Formats: sequence, C-alpha cells, structure tokens
Amino acid sequence: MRDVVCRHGGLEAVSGVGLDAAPGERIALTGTNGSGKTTMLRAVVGLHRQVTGEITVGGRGCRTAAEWAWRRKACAWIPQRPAAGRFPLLARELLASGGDFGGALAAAERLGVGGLLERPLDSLSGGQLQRMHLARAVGCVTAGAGVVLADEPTAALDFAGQEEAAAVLTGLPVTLLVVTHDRAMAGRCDRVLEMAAGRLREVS
Ligand SMILES: Nc1ncnc2c1ncn2[C@@H]1O[C@H](COP(=O)(O)OP(=O)(O)OP(=O)(O)O)[C@@H](O)[C@H]1O
Repeated sequence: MRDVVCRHGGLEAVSGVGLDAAPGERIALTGTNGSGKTTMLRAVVGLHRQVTGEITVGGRGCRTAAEWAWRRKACAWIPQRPAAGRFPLLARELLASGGDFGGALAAAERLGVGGLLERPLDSLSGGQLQRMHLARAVGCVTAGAGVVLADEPTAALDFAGQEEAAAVLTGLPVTLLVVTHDRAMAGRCDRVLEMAAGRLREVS
C-alpha cells in the first residue's frame, strides 16, 4: 500500500497509509476501536471503494473487472461480522464458494463444525459462523489464494477455539494480514502494527 486514504463520505478513516508485506509474512494489525482497520482491509478486497493511493497484491493493481476478479481469488477474506444474508446459504454452500470444498471441509472438521454443513448460516452461533468462515478461507488457500485478510477472526470464539483458529490461520502458507485484539494471535505473527486515528505504526 502506498499513500492509501479511505473515506466514509466526509470522514477520513484511513490517512495516507503505507505498508509492504513480504510474501509469507504474517502481520497482526491492532489498535483502538474506530481507528480504520476494517476499512483498510475492506479496501484491499474491493468492499470499500472510496479509496485513493495505490494498493497492489502480487504486484498487481485493480482497475478493470478482470483485475478485481483476480484479486478476489488471490485474497481470502474473513469478515468481522459475517452477514448471513436475506436468503441464507447453507454452510456447505459457503464452504464450496471458496473454490475447494474438500480443503474447506477438512478445515471445518478440524475446527469442530464439520457436522453443521446442512445448517443455514443464520442458524449458526457467532462462534460456529466464524469457524465456518475460517474453514472457507482455508479452502480459498488450497484453491490458490496467496493472501489471507482476516478481521478479528477469533473474536467470537471460546478459548480453545481461539488457540485452534490462531494455529490454523498462522500455519497457512500465505501472506497474512489479521486484525486482532487477541494477544495469542498477535504473538504468532511476525510483525505487529498498531493503527490509531487512521495511521499505522510499527509496534514489534
Ligand atoms: N459505513 C460507514 N459509514 C460511515 N462511517 C463509517 C462506516 N464504517 C466505518 N465508519 C467509520 O470509519 C472509522 C473507521 O472504522 P473501522 O470500522 O474501519 O474501524 P476499526 O479500527 O476496524 O474499528 P473496530 O476495532 O471497532 O472494529 C470509524 O470512525 C467508523 O465510525
């Protein structure tokens, strides 16, 4: 990222951020509530569009629909508050949407939600839904994604689940950018960055 600025209307949520992530690097992004972490990650995957500056993944920017399609495959996204949608998918359909159902199913089993595949997403608990999204992200990776962007992926999990999820996420052969307030997750990362009022600084 170079000089990335993200706005919500008149509000500047991300203020001139620069960030280089080396291939395979695991970066934890911490910081105060409302400091712009979610907005910044959403900008990378095209879910936030009021953006200036430059964001590249694997050296590629995004101007055309084809470039956005490549970006969505290259980046697995784990949302903070996953929406079940108005016509909720079954968990099985969510897992299949990552591109490798088998890989996602194996992860779902490891994460203890392999028995919930026929359940509509809106019937899952917060922690079960978060585990299912994590499993989907693993399927994205086995289907070829080289980057995982995760927004507080362990926030709804119990202690054992937090450990397991952190192990799964940080064990993936990807470049990882994870927003987290979870010290165990941050401790497994190579670098910890802190965001405050839209700006990034290195912590460790
Ligand atoms: N849809 C929106 N419309 C207007 N303002 C928004 C919107 N989403 C976020 N904001 C504002 O943008 C700023 C950054 O929000 P963001 O969600 O990126 O912060 P965050 O660091 O992820 O916070 P948290 O740790 O609480 O999840 C905040 O001031 C927030 O109120």
